[in-house]
Amino acid sequence: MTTQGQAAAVVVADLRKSYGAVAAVRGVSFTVAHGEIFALLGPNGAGKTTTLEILEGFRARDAGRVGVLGLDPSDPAVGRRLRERIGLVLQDIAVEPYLTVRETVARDAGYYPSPRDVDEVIGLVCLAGQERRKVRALSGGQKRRLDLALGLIGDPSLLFLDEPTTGFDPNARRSAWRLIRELRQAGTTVLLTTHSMEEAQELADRVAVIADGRVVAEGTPSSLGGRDRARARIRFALPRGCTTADLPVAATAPGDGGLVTVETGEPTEALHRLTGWALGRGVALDGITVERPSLEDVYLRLTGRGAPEYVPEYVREASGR
Ligand SMILES: Nc1ncnc2c1ncn2[C@@H]1O[C@H](COP(=O)(O)OP(=O)(O)OP(=O)(O)O)[C@@H](O)[C@H]1O
Repeated sequence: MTTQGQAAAVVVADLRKSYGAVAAVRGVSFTVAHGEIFALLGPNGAGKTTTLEILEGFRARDAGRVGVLGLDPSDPAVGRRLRERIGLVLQDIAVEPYLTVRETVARDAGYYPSPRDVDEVIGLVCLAGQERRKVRALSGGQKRRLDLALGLIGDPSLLFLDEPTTGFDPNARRSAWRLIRELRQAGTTVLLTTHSMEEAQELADRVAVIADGRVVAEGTPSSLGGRDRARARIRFALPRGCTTADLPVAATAPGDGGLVTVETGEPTEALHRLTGWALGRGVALDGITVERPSLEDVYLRLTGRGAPEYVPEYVREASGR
């Protein structure tokens, strides 16, 4: 995905914002290309929502440059023009509890010059059949789907989603992901925040990790923080009667769960040697796995909350770490 030939959908350059003594955003820069799904990741309080609110025109920045569909959201002269072209799914959306689902979506449709069809949008967010229910009678996840409907009803070319699937059950979450991908397919640009690494991995073309008001890493989910270049770890149980000295490749002593680890930049070759050795001896490499750091491992390292050593999920579970 490139921005060549056309301005990016979102440009943020050295953005700064403080609340009194709290420096919430301390020089954030990133760009989002047209038609791209871009995810902001980061711990609670990192500055993601503040950044989104500035882009949406709800909050004034202290310094830096911001462009949203080529417009400056802080310019009062562009406010309405911009709002007609963007869709918002915020963390807390004030909806009227005594309106029905259909009334709520139809009312918002009236705010836009060329809205999408109300029933089509209700169907897209899997609320078909719930049109006549009052908002106050919806479950938390259903309300969140209504929020998504309100983000879509104006047929936006840019959609801001602040933790869009929090509270969704697994089926609703997968439908929402499908829908967001379909929107991208139709040319919509999506800028979202999420705490779900699975969501970022599934949806995002690129991610930026924000910590303490700064971007600490940016890239595709599969290459973030050098993930794609990280050494692989092969783990297995040492065959009975064997020591690590017998193995054809260097391995650590058995650790948690009794597994040995081979760390290698050439997993294909190491596996070939290991399995050839095992077959030659007529022994099995029980529980063998090959892993590279997950997006969550990298995220935890980048945000300073992870274990210093990369420990795969199943080993953490087995050892209670
Ligand atoms: N209206 C406000 N007044 C004062 N401080 C605020 C305000 N809004 C946010 N902050 C502070 O700014 C910092 C960044 O908050 P922000 O909501 O942007 O983080 P976030 O990354 O979106 O967090 P979360 O993942 O919890 O939603 C935090 O320290 C927060 O306490």
